[in-house]
Amino acid sequence: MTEVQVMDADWLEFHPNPKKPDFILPKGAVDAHCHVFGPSPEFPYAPERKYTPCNAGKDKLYALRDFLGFDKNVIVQATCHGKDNRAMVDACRTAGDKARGIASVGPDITMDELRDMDEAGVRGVRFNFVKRLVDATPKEVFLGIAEKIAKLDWHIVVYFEAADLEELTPFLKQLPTTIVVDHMGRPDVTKGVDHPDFQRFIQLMEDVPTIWSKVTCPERLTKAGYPYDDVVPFYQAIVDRFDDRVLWGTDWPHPNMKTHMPDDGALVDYIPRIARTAEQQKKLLVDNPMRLYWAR
Ligand SMILES: O=C(O)c1cc(C(=O)O)oc(=O)c1
Repeated sequence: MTEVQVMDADWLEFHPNPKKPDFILPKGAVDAHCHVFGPSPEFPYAPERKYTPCNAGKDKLYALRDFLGFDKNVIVQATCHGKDNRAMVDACRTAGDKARGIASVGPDITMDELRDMDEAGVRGVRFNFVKRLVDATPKEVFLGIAEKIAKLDWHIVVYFEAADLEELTPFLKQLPTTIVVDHMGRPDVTKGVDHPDFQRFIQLMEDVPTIWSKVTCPERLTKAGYPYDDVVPFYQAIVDRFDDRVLWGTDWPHPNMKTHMPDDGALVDYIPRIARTAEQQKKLLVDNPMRLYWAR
């Protein structure tokens, strides 16, 4: 029985006509967390995937970039493509210097394969710990990959949930590279900023100056719903303390959204609520991503 390419997605499709943002992005702004999905069958989805997305290819991503007023993208390998990085690498090659990538690789990845991806604009790998997205990977496998990618001066993007942080902390401290945490490590916003769980994340960033955080995905973290007022204090706590180690992104095409589909233009209008000064906005959207992804 051949794998039948399931085409109808399990979840909502990306917003078909986002609003033009009111917030004017600074010149050279970077959408530092987004994905491409397929299009299949050219770029098939991984058999081991835990969700089946709609097609959302590079052309639509770059049209959105231009419409919103971004200059560049960092394209993060999505779990629906597993360790087949071809769609992400193809999108990076198409955009040339306007895109960088984050790959998902296995323990047998070779330095030549990594260097090929580096030449296409890839600058890191993603370690995913979110159980609904991936099966567990042994820590020693991740450490072996970390050793290889450290040779290319790449960094490691990590995706975990707040409940996992205490157990993960010793492992994170073992990693030899800069670490970028997706979506603030997914705090439970009903527990408030002062709860020990979120304070543990802030303490980790205090203790380890090479740990960065994406201040992204209020639509995933909110319990109150749009306009996500309940998530604002969490972002402000991170941006106000660590304004030179934060990144922002749309998370387009928003995998696995079931409650609602955010308007990407409205997400851009959320930025001045979490980075409240022009200086913070420039660091978040330009200086920090340029330092981490476009140093070469
Ligand atoms: O929360 C999610 O479902 C999710 C999934 C993925 C992915 O499948 O790569 O990436 C994200 O940034 C967020």
